[in-house]
Amino acid sequence: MTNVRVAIVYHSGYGHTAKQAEGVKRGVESVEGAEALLMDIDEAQSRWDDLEQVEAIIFGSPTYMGSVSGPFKMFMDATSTTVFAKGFAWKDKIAAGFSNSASRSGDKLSSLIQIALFAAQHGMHWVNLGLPPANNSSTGSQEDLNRLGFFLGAGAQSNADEGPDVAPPAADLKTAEHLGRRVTITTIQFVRGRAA
Ligand SMILES: Cc1cc2nc3c(=O)[nH]c(=O)nc-3n(C[C@H](O)[C@H](O)[C@H](O)COP(=O)(O)O)c2cc1C
Repeated sequence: MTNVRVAIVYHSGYGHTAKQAEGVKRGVESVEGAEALLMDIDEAQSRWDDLEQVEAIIFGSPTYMGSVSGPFKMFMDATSTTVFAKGFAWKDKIAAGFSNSASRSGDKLSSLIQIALFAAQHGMHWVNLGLPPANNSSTGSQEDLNRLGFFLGAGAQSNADEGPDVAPPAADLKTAEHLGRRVTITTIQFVRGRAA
């Protein structure tokens, strides 16, 4: 059986969301029979053919001013002529999303909703995070997976005065890994089901 291919397409202005994307990649690669294609939005816009071949795409953007970043939106808009107008080329691929910002909320949910809607416009099937919200009780901690309590996708938080060498913290990188793994397992089930 051929490998399932999962692309991770992200923007990162200062390197923090790139760390989250690398976490997602580790999660994809933790599943036997899966291959990860990690690319930033600049590279992605020179690899439309590769993106047409993958079974799943996981999109990631930092949250800037309560929204996906400007460069990520440029990428989204570029898909209108390169993917959408080319005959709904991403229809029935699996999709998921992640976002990173300085504040614990930081309005990352807005970015995740934007990405989910973008995936829906392409006829893709959205996979959520699939983790209970954590760090919300007297026994919870900052070390918990999904410490930021997102459902729609993976959230990460990077202190504004820390570089990507230390931020986002390990719990958020593990949460990103979880998303990559979950999407990949779902994709394998989906592809095998379609073949049956
Ligand atoms: C233009 C701009 C707008 C930002 N807006 C937000 C915001 O709305 N919420 C937030 O929590 N952080 C905000 N931040 C902080 C970034 O989300 C944070 O620094 C993040 O780690 C940057 O990720 P990156 O290094 O991948 O670009 C903003 C940063 C910039 C540069």
